Amino acid sequence: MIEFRKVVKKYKRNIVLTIPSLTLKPGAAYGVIGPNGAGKSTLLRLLASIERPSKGTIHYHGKPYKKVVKQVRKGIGYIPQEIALFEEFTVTQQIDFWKRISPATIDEAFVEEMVTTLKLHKVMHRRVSDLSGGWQRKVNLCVGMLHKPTICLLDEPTTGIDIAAKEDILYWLSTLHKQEGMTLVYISHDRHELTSLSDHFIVMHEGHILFCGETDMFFHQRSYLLEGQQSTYSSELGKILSYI
Ligand SMILES: Nc1ncnc2c1ncn2[C@@H]1O[C@H](COP(=O)(O)OP(=O)(O)OP(=O)(O)O)[C@@H](O)[C@H]1O
Repeated sequence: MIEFRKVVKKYKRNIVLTIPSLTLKPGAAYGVIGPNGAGKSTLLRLLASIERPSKGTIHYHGKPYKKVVKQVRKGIGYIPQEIALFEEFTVTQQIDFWKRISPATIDEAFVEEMVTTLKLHKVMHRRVSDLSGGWQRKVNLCVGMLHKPTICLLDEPTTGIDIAAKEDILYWLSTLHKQEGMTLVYISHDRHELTSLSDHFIVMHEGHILFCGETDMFFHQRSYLLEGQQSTYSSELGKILSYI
């Protein structure tokens, strides 16, 4: 379980995120939605412990992140939006490198299943720089999950890729969630992806969480959120809420 307690994130003097309280339940799949600049990626970077709150604390199974950094790094996988790979390495070299520096013992059967499900066998001997964006995204996902995390944070994992690659990624994430009970927190702007994978939504706007709860509850409360939208929120958010 992860808990935010009175968290504020500032860049210089600008407050970009204010989260008085937030609890992420183990085994849930959270789709994070909101307009550009709402704070979605910042939320994921804080969860991944890549960045620290300016105020407040984040707790991992009841303990502050800074006291359990190793457990956090072992338990959490973070797949950034940017491709974070060595371009000159082949896919095999890439995977071997990240396995060697992994903070956790590698479960080879898990890695093999991931490589197979993502169909990476087809490109194992090719250099990353020679792969299309879709393949690079799959490899990016694979290296971020090599240590078999229990919580996976994904920043727009399927943006800009073709339908076949997207379906492979969704199938893999859905398998992990349903069969292994992996907690997912992922940012997406894709309705199909959000409705097929999420059992919870986090709705963000201007650095605040407007809603965090089960998807059924979201659809039940959407009209109230939309009423609020007319008076206070931007129309951009209104469009996003109606689109899901
Ligand atoms: N490193 C940084 N330094 C300064 N400001 C930042 C930094 N990172 C993010 N911000 C600001 O924080 C706010 C939230 O940004 P963030 O990237 O988290 O939003 P987002 O919801 O993920 O947006 P998008 O959908 O466009 O990716 C924005 O105003 C952004 O300009």
